[in-house]
Amino acid sequence: MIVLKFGGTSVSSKSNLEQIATILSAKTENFIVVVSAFSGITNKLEQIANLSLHGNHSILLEEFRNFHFEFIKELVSEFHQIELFVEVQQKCNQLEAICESVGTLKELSDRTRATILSFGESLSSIIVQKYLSVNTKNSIKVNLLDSKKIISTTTNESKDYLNAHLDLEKTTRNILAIVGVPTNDIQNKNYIAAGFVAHNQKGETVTLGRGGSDFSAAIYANTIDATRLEIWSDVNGMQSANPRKVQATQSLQKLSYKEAFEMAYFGAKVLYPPSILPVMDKNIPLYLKNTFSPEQEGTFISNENKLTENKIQGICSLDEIAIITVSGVGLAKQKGSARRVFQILEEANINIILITQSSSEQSIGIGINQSELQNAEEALNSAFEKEIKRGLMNEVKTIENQCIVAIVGDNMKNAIGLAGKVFGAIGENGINVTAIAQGASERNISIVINKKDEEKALNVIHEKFFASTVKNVHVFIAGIGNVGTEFINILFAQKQKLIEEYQINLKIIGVANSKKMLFNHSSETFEKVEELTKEDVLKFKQKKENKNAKTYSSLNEYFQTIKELNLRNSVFIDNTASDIVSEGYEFLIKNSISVVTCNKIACSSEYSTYLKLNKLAKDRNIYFKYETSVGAALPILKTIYDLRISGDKINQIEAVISGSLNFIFNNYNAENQFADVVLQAKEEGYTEPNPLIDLSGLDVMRKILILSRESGLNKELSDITFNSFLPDECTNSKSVEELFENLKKNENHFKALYQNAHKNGNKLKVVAKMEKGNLSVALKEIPSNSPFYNLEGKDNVVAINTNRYVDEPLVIKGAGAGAAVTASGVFADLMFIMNN
Ligand SMILES: NC(=O)C1=CN([C@@H]2O[C@H](COP(=O)(O)OP(=O)(O)OC[C@H]3O[C@@H](n4cnc5c(N)ncnc54)[C@H](OP(=O)(O)O)[C@@H]3O)[C@@H](O)[C@H]2O)C=CC1
Ligand SMILES: N[C@@H](CC=O)C(=O)O
Repeated sequence: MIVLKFGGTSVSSKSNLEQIATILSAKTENFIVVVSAFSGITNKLEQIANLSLHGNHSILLEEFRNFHFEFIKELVSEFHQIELFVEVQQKCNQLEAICESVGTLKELSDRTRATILSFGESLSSIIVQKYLSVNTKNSIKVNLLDSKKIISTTTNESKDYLNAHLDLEKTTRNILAIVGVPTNDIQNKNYIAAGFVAHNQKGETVTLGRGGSDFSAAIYANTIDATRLEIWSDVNGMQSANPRKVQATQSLQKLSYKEAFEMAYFGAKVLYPPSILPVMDKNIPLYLKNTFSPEQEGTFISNENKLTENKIQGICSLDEIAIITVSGVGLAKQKGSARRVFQILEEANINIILITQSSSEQSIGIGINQSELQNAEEALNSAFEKEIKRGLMNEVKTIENQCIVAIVGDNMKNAIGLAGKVFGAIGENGINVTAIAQGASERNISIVINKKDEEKALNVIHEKFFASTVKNVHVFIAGIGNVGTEFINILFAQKQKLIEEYQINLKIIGVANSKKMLFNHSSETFEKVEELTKEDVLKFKQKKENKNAKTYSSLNEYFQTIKELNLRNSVFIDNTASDIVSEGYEFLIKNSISVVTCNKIACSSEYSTYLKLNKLAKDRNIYFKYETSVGAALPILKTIYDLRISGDKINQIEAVISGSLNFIFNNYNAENQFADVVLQAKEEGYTEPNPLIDLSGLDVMRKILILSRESGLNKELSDITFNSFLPDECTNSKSVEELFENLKKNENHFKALYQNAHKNGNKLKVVAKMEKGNLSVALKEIPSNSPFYNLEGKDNVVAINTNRYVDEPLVIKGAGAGAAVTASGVFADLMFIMNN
C-alpha cells in the first residue's frame, strides 16, 4: 500500500483534480490519499479566527462558504452537489457558532484556533472524495478516513494545540483497526484522509503545525508500513536552493533523509521537516513529485546517504533571525552554565535555531526568531541579574536583521577545503559573517549574515558549487567613448560563447558618462534592476531619449547605487580619463567591488594612493586590475609581476610607451603639418581625449611611473626628469581647440626638430627610462642601429633588464594604442577576475 499527499495548489481546481485522478488511477497498489485544505483556505481561517475576537468574521465566513459552494458547482453534477452543500453548510454553521462564542467571550485560545483551522482539511477531504468517486473520466472509489479521530496526539498542554505531539502507538492501532494490515493483494480498498488535523488525549481537535499535511501523510505511511510515500506539490521536487531567491536552481534527484531534513528545516518549503522522521523510522522511500508534471523525476529521498557525488546538495536560508550573545567570565568552566541559558530560553518558550560557543567558553551565541528577541533578552538579563551586577556576566548583546544560510550535504564530511571555498566566495563579495555553526555530522554548515546579503550569499555559493550553474557577473561601466564602445562590442560579441563554454554570464547593469547614468529599473527605488542590452547602452552613448537615463548631481550617486544594489560578482570598469572616476575606486573596493581600469590617473597619483588601492583590494580578496594603463593590451605589467614573483629583480627599463607620439613622429615629415598628424592620431583613437596629455609628456611619465612602481620603486611624478619638446604656448593651451591652434602657430618649431633628426639619419622617439632607480622621459633622436629605430606606426616597445635578463633585455613589442586593442586588454582583465 502507498500513501500520497496532495498539497493545496494541487487540489484547488477542476483541472488539477482531473490530473490527480489520472495519477491515482495509474497506481497498481492500494493507497491512502492525504489532502491539504484548498489553496488559501487555512490563511482565510486564520483571519476568520482573528476577526471573530471582535465579532467581525461574518464577511470572511461568507466568502469561505461561497468559495466551497462555487467549487462544488464546478466539480460535480447537480445531483451530487446537494449532499456536499449540506456538508459545507453544516460545517459553516459549526464554524459560525464557534466564532460567535469567541466574539462573546473575547477569548481566542489555541484550542479554539486549532478547531477553527481544522475546517479547511475537513471540507477538502470530503469534496475531493466525492469528486474522485463521481468524475466521469477516472472514477475512483475512496473511503474517508477521519484523521481527526484516528490520529492521536499526547497533547494536553494549551501551547501544544497547534503543534501537537504524535502518539504513534495509539495512532497505529487506530489506523490499522480501519485499514487492516496491508497485504500485497489488490483489494481495491483506497482511502482519503484530511491532512493537518488530529485529536488529543481529551478528544479535542488539534493540528500538527502549518505544513502538517505532509506530516499526516508520513504518519499514515509509517503506520501501515507503506511501500512508498509520495508528496505531490506544484514544484519538481526539492531544489538546490529557493528558486525565488536563487537563479538557475536544479532539481535534486536524490537525497538522504538527513539531508532532506536539513533542507526542509532551513526553509525548503516543499517538505515539512517533521515528516521525515516517520518515514525514516521505517526506511520508507519518499518521493517529492510535481502534480502538474508527473513525468518529471522529482526528488527521491531514502536512507542511502551516498546517493550522489555532490559534496553540497543544497543551499537554503532562514530569515528574520536575531543573534543573542550571552557572555562573561562566569560562563567559563562552570558546569551547567550552558544548560541554564537554554533552560531560561525554554521557560520563556523561545525556540533556539542555532548555537555557537567560543572555545574559551566565555560566550554563547544563540540564533532565534527575531520576533522572540525582546522576550529572550528580558528573560536572560533578568535571570542573570545577580551575575551581571557582580561583573561575572555581561548584559546580553543582540544583533538584529540577520539570516542563516545553511549549506547541506552528507558528502561534505571530510571534504577538505570546502568550508574555505564557501567562505572565500562570500568574503570576496564583501559579505560579513556574524556567526558560524557546524554540527559534528558535518552535514550542515550554517552561516549567519546580515539579511540584506541573503540573496547575494545564496547565489554566490550556488554558483560556486553547482557546476552547470551559469555564474552571473554584474558589470558597471564608466565611459563609453572610443575604448568604452569597443569594450561593449567585445562583451556582446562574446556573451553567448561565454555562457555556453565558460558558464559566465556578463551582465551590464549600469553605465555612466560625464553627466548621466543608466540602469534598467522599473521602480523608482532601483529595487529590481535588469541587465542593459547593447541597444540600451549604444542609445545612451548617442544621448538618445531614455526615461531611465538620469542626470546625476555627482558621480557619487552612481557609485552609491552600485553599492546599494549589492549584487554578487560586481566589477566596475573605468573607460574614462577622468580623475573624478578614479577617485571613486577606494569606495568601490572598500565595498568589495573589483575595479578594472585603463585610466592611468589613480596608479600614477601619489604613491600612497597606488599602494592603498592595491592593498585594499588584496585585503578584501578582490581585484584592482590596470594592465592597459601601460602599452594598451600588451602584457607588460603581468610580465613584470611574473618576473618579480619568481625572484627576479627589475634593474632597468627602456621603453617607447606612447602609441600616439610614436605614430605622430613616424608620420610627421617634411611635407605635412604637425597639427594635422596630431589630429589624425586623435581621430584614429591613439591619443588621450585631450592630446595635450600625450604631447606634454604626461602620459608617458604616468606610464614609466607605473612601471617603476610595479618594479618595486617608490616614486612620484615629480621624481621624473623630463624636458618638454613643446613650446610653452602649446603647453599652456586651455582647450583642445586652442591646442590645435597653437600647434599650427608653432609649426616651425616642430619642423626644426624633424629636420635636425632627419639630417642626422635619425628618427624622433619619446623614450622613457628607468635606470639605477632614476626615471626619465625625453624626446630623442634614435639612430638607425638602435632596436627602437624601426618601431612602426603606433607600436610600443618595452625592454626590461633584470638579474636574469642581463646582456639581452626581455622585450615586449606591439600595438600600444588603439581603442580595439585597449578594450580587448580591459576585457582580458575582467576575464582574469572571473577565472580567479
Ligand atoms: N586609446 C587608447 O589607445 C588607449 C586609451 N587608454 C585609456 O582609455 C581611457 C578612455 O579613452 P577614450 O576611450 O579614448 O576616451 P573618450 O574621450 O573617447 O571617452 C571617454 C568617456 O569617458 C566619459 N567620461 C568623461 N568624464 C567622465 C566622468 N567624470 N564620469 C563618467 N564618465 C566620464 C565620457 O563621457 P562624455 O561623453 O559624457 O564626455 C566618455 O564616454 C583613457 O583613460 C585612456 O588613457 C588606455 C590605453 C590605450
Ligand atoms: N594616449 C596613449 C594611449 C594609451 O595609453 C598613447 O598614446 O599611448
